[in-house]
Amino acid sequence: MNILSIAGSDPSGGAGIQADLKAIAANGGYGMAVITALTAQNTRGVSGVQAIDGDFVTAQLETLSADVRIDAVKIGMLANQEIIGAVAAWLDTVNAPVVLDPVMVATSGDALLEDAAALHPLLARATVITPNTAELGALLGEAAAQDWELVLEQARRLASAHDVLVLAKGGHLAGAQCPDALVSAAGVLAEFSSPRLATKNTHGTGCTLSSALATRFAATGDWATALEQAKGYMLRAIGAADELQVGSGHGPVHHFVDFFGAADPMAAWWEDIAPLRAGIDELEFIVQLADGSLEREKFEYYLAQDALYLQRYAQVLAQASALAPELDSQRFWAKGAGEILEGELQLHRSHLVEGLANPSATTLNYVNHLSSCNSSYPELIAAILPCYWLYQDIGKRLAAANYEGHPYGDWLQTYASEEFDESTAQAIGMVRAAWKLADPAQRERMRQAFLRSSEHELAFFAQAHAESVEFSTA
Ligand SMILES: Nc1ncnc2c1ncn2[C@@H]1O[C@H](COP(=O)(O)OP(=O)(O)O)[C@@H](O)[C@H]1O
Ligand SMILES: Cc1ncc(COP(=O)(O)O)c(N)n1
Repeated sequence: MNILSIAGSDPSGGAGIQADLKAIAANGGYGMAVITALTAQNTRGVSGVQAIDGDFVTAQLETLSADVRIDAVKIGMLANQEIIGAVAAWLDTVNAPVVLDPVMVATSGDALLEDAAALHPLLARATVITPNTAELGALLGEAAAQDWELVLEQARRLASAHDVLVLAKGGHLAGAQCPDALVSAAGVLAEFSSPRLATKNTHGTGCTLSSALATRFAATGDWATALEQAKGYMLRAIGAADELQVGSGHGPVHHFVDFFGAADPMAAWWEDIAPLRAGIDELEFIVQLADGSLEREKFEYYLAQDALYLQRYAQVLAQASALAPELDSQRFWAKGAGEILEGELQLHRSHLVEGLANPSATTLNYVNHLSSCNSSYPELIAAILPCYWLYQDIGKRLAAANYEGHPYGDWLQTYASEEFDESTAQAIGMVRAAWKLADPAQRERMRQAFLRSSEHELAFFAQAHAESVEFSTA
């Protein structure tokens, strides 16, 4: 998909043409650029603007469109009326969806357009306009809205006045959420919200979002889908912004987060628990379970504790579903809870004389640890993860140890399930996604929750033999 950005240059690379080309590429498009203005700019502000002659903007546009198919256009900084006129006239000659980001001021507060009203002739030629709250107010000749209801109301009026779609953006409002909504004259068509991330590095967010939106629309042909994808990308790029060290003011977002973001934290966590994993493998209980020499009584003790554990674990998964920020994760954790209540516990009961046991101190310690994390979604799912991941890992070796006539053969069999592999991969993915959005203190709490649960897993497997275990992960 060939995506054209018509915008100004930001030498610091975080906004304008430079941001657009990065965002287009990161979203799978082929980026092209017609420059409307040079700015002298860094992360602290804009110290000069030199607009390109309108005629030369036209020359760039016509030369390009004479040769290249253009699948979508994104428009950013236009600087003055002459350039707006040149772009408007050229748009009449092309047939491509147009995302217009009505850039008026930089994040630093510097003016990038002489007069808001000058944009009016261009509005009806756009397919989607993406004003922030200040720009939305300015386009209507009103004050910037301070609450989301008024933003939506203003967006609807702007959409109606110019017969376009308006992407209303709540990034500048107060509150824990950053909602964005696609609004037509008839009202809200789609709305996506994300958590507000604590970072000052938001230089170029508007340029980046509008470029991602144009690119995703060219690929999908659907504005709501394009917005959902662009918003997800935006959140990841803002989430990784602090990994970059560019300038001392408002730094850029990490456009290539999906390609060159920090090393996978999940791999590091897995390494952190290497001693615990080795410890589990060496437990008498696991060794005997694998070779079949495990006493029936010890197996039943383990099963009884596991059943008691799983009842509480299902409640913890249901709680994770209740806390989860969006539909996919809500569904995933609720499904996990349901499967335990219907399937796993059934299997335990078939091996057990029911109602025999009370939870041991080891079992209680583990479930209490899980419960202690249950007011924070990221920490709770980090605490939940070892039960998936360690079981899947040990399960592979246990299933491989199975043989004809193994006394615990049907039990070992249950470990060799592709569905469980898939669920484990999904659980890891959900924890990774939550980690990306967490601040450093929360990330450390997540890691600790994961480590503690891994220790409880070791103690849990050890308890039937009352083996003493030493914890060594920091
Ligand atoms: N701190 C933040 N955390 C998460 N998303 C943000 C944050 N700041 C801006 N965004 C998102 O970045 C996008 C650009 O929005 P906004 O900042 O309102 O526009 P502009 O850059 O044009 O002023 C929106 O999707 C907005 O929700
Ligand atoms: C050349 C240029 N174009 C646009 C912006 C707006 O930046 P933001 O996306 O932060 O509003 C900018 N600072 N510089």
